[in-house]
Amino acid sequence: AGADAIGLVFYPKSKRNLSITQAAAICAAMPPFVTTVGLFLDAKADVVRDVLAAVPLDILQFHGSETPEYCRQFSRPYLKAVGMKGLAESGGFVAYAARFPDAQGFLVDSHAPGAAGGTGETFDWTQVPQDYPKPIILAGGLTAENVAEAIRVSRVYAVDVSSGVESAPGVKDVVKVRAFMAGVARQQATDSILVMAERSTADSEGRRWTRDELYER
Ligand SMILES: O=C(O)c1ccccc1N[C@@H]1O[C@H](COP(=O)(O)O)[C@@H](O)[C@H]1O
Repeated sequence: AGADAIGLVFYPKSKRNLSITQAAAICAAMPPFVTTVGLFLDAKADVVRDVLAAVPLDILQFHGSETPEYCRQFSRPYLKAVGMKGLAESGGFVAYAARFPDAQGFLVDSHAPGAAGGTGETFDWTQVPQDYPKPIILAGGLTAENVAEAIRVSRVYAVDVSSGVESAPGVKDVVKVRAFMAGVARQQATDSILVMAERSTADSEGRRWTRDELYER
């Protein structure tokens, strides 16, 4: 459907959990230029190593309470998931992310720090940090219906969806996937126009309009 990446879940408690054999078969069927992401949640390091030995994963996604030392031991690019619920009280996103200087990016999800992610719930997208120097990926309760607004408000590098494009837990629905991708494409086109307009449009007193003001108009 045009996604840049797919996620392969290696978390036994998940309805989407894959065996190594299943994951290897999915990777073997992938077209070129689609990134394969392996999701782990507080897995034993040997479990991650066994998967890496058999499944050609491009990026690891750590969705639990993994430490920076744990994440870097595999010498693979990784994304660290950040639970945004209640994070402000425990130092905020910037302080949390600073602990993972070698992360390739951060995936912001709606769970509380220390709790399991993948809740299928949204969070307040205005809490996503702006102008952070590393890519931020938005996750949590996204659907074809809300993804355009989520991108507009959060201005993230990428979006990640799981339960919102399923017909039942663990069963991806191709119609929902295509509708989701259409929502993403629509907002990307709108954002390109707004960015151009932001640079070139001013009111009668010469004051530049912000992207949000232009969108409202
Ligand atoms: O998919 C799971 O079962 C899962 C389990 C534990 C942690 C994360 C999990 N999924 C990831 O969570 C986010 C958001 O998912 P959703 O769109 O809200 O359902 C995404 O990265 C999933 O891959």
